[in-house]
Amino acid sequence: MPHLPRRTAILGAGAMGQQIAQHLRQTDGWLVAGFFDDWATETISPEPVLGTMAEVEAAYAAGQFKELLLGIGYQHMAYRQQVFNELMAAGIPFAQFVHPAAYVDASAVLQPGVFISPGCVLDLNVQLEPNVFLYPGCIIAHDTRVGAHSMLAPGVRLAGRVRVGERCFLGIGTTVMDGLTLAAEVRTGAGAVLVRSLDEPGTYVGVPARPLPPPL
Ligand SMILES: CC(=O)SCCNC(=O)CCNC(=O)[C@H](O)C(C)(C)COP(=O)(O)OP(=O)(O)OC[C@H]1O[C@@H](n2cnc3c(N)ncnc32)[C@H](O)[C@@H]1OP(=O)(O)O
Repeated sequence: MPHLPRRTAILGAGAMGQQIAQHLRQTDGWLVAGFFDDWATETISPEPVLGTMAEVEAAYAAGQFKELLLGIGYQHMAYRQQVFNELMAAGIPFAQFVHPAAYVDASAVLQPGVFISPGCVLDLNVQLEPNVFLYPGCIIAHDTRVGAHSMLAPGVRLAGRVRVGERCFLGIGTTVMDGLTLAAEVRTGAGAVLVRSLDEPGTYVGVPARPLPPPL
C-alpha cells in the first residue's frame, strides 16, 4: 500500500512560508495543507490560509493537517520560540524536513521542527535542537550542536565540535572555527569569521569577528 503524503501546515504565509511550501511541493511524500497567518487571509500559492495562529489547535483537532513547520523568520526570534513551544505543549507535532538534495549523515540527531534546505551537509554526530532552520548550502562538521530555534543563513560553515546557543542567527557565509562556543542570541553579519568563543549575546561582524556597537 502506498504511503500517505505528510499533510503539513505552515505557520506564516510570508516569504519564508512560501519558500518552505515550495520545497515541500517538490519533494515526494509531502503535501502542503495550507498556512496559518495573523495578517494574510490569502496567498499567491495554491493552498489556502487555514486561519490565524489562534485557530491552529482547532484545525488540528478537525484533522485539517497532521504536522506543522514554522515559517517565521530571523527578524522574530523570540516569537519563533514562543509559537513553537506553545504548540508543542498543546501536543501538536512538528515535522522534520530534510531536502533530498541535502546530505545528512545517519548519525545526526534532528529534533522536531528542524528544516534542512538543499545543499546542506551534516557530518558525523551533528545535533540540531528543536526548530533549527538551515538555509541552503550550510556545512556543519562533526560533533557540532546547534541550539534550539537558531537559524543559519545560506552558506554558513561550522567546523567540528562547535556549540551554537539558542535563538542565534548566523548571517550569510559566516564561518566558525572548530571547538568554539557561541552564547544564546548571537547574531553575525554577512561573511563574519569567528575565531574566539562568544560569551555575550549581540551582533558580531568582520574578519576576525568583532562586536558591532549598538546604535547610538
Ligand atoms: C535567505 C536569506 O536571505 S537569509 C538572510 C541573509 N542575510 C544576512 O545574512 C545579512 C546579515 N546582516 C548583516 O550583515 C548586517 O549588515 C548586520 C546585521 C550585521 C548589521 O546591520 P545594521 O545593524 O543595519 O548595521 P549597518 O548596516 O548600519 O552597519 C553598521 C556598521 O557595521 C558595518 N557592517 C555591517 N555589516 C557588516 C558585515 N557583514 N561585515 C562587516 N562590517 C559590517 C557597516 O559597514 C557599518 O560600519 P561603519 O559604522 O563603520 O560605517
